[in-house]
Order: sequence, then C-alpha cells, then structure tokens
Amino acid sequence: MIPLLHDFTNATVLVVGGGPVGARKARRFAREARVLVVSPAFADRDFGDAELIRAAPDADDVPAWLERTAPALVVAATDDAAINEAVVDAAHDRGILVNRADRSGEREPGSVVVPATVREEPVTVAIATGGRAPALSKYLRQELEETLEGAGEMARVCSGVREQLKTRDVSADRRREIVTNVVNSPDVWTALRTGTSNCPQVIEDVLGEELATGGDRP
Ligand SMILES: C[C@@]1(CC(=O)O)c2cc3[nH]c(cc4nc(cc5[nH]c(cc(n2)[C@H]1CCC(=O)O)[C@@](C)(CC(=O)O)[C@@H]5CCC(=O)O)C(CC(=O)O)=C4CCC(=O)O)c(CCC(=O)O)c3CC(=O)O
Ligand SMILES: NC(=O)C1=CN([C@@H]2O[C@H](COP(=O)(O)OP(=O)(O)OC[C@H]3O[C@@H](n4cnc5c(N)ncnc54)[C@H](O)[C@@H]3O)[C@@H](O)[C@H]2O)C=CC1
Repeated sequence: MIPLLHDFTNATVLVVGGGPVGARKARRFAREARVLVVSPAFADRDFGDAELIRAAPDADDVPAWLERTAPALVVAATDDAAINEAVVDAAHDRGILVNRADRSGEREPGSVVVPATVREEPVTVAIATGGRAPALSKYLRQELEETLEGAGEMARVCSGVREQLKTRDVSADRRREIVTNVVNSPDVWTALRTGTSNCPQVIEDVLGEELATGGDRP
C-alpha cells in the first residue's frame, strides 16, 4: 500500500455502522468532509459534525445508498460481515474508495486503510502497520506526538524564509542551503519549542544574518 494525503473538502463520506469504530471514522472525516452515518443504532459517542441517519440497509439496499449519497469514500464499519462485504462490492463497482474496518492483513485490491495520524498543522504524519497491529499504530502515534512538537511552527518558519528569500537577490541553491540550515538548527528548534522566539522573530533573525553575510555567494 502506498500512503497518500487526500483532500476531502466538499466531498461526502458515507459511514455504514454507528458503533465506536463508525464514530471514530466519522469524527476523523468530519473535520473536512460532509459525513453521513447510516445505522439502526448509534453508540453513545462523539460523531463530530456528522449527520446521523437511522436505517438498517440490508446487502441489497447498499448500492442504492451509494447512488443516493454519491460519496467519495465509504467506510464499512458494521459488525455484520455480509453488509461490510456488500459495501466493498458496491463501492468497487462504482470506483468509490472504500475502507473496511473489520478486515486486516489480506485486503481487497483498491481498498484504503485509515492510518493513525499526528497533526502539528500544517505537518501531518501517518502511521500504518499493514493492518497487522493497529494498537502499535496508536502507540507510535502517541510517541511521535512528542517528537513533532514545534514542527508546525518550524514549517511556517521555513515557508516564510523561503518566500522572503525569493523576493531578494538570492540563488535557488543558497535558498535551499539557508532553509536546510534552519531545519537542522537545534537552537531554532529549542527557541520554537520553548517559546523564547516565535515564527516572525526567527524569520527576521535568519534574514538578518543572511544580509549580514552579504547575500548571495558563489
Ligand atoms: C486495517 C484497519 C482498517 C481500518 O479501520 O482502517 C484496522 C482494522 C482493525 N483494527 C482492530 C482493532 C483495533 N484498532 C484500534 C485502533 C485503530 N485502528 C486504526 C486503523 C485500522 N484498524 C486499520 C489498520 C491500520 C494499520 O495498518 O495499523 C487506527 C490506526 C485509525 C482509526 O481507526 O482511526 C486506530 C488508532 C487511532 C489512534 O488512536 O491514533 C485499536 C486500539 C484501540 O481501540 O485503542 C484496536 C484494538 C487493539 C488491536 O486489536 O490492535 C481490529 C480488530 C478487531 C477485533 O479483533 O475485534 C481490526 C480488524 C482486524 O484486524 O481484523
Ligand atoms: N478498524 C478498527 O479500528 C476496529 C475494527 N473493529 C471491527 O469493526 C467492526 C465495528 O466495530 P464496533 O464499532 O466496535 O462494532 P459495534 O458492534 O459496536 O457496532 C456496529 C454498528 O453497526 C451497526 N449495524 C449493524 N447492522 C447494520 C446495517 N445493516 N447497516 C448499518 N449499520 C449496521 C450497529 O447498529 C452498530 O451501531 C467490528 O465488527 C470489528 O470487526 C473493531 C475494533 C477496532
């Protein structure tokens, strides 16, 4: 499987099954997509901004649900393997992405897995174990949350420095060198993590140093 980041803005995600797993997937996708959850019962969980539709489609009804809701992705999260199977089949027939929550290891070609995710906006790290050990994905996600502290701010620093340098007489090679030095600077990481310096200040310092050393170099 190959990891990709997919933009679900303005897309519909249909979750079939309203248990704890359906709720988790609904929350996940509702941060961006319009999420519909269809289920005869709903767990007492947070479903994000998802719209809850009380119904119990049988396997034959599933294609009509996909036709009616036209999702970009459908999540099969019921406790009924036959329904989950019908969701996968109907999605494949229509070229719709499908995530099956009750299957690991051997997967249907074309299926998608939902990874554990660490977000330090705009930085995203996704972890998967080939479906073998979701608990390990969760554990690693918790470990990485600490490692990534400050990475979002560092991304904004790099982006700001790069944009500023583009407006000056600085070669692309030199620009790359400066941005790489910033990312590799323990002092900048410490400053961002401890809050002794913020993004605009660091950008100003880096550009000031660059001007002091005379700008472009051979
Ligand atoms: C294949 C996959 C399909 C999919 O759902 O996309 C799948 C399948 C299954 N998960 C199962 C169990 C658990 N899943 C979790 C947690 C998460 N599971 C997630 C993803 C995935 N789970 C995909 C593979 C990802 C990968 O490659 O690693 C995460 C990362 C993302 C998310 O779901 O949002 C989220 C952590 C989010 C976070 O916290 O960061 C926990 C831990 C807990 O609940 O505390 C447990 C109990 C412990 C355990 O068993 O490991 C079972 C067994 C059911 C049973 O035996 O009854 C199956 C089905 C099977 O294995 O047959
Ligand atoms: N991917 C993951 O992280 C995990 C996956 N699983 C698997 O995912 C499945 C779902 O897990 P839980 O939410 O804990 O199960 P659950 O049994 O609590 O919930 C299943 C939900 O599906 C609904 N449902 C039943 N028939 C339906 C139908 N015809 N149409 C729509 N909805 C229907 C039920 O009303 C219930 O809300 C489990 O069977 C298990 O195999 C379990 C744990 C973690």
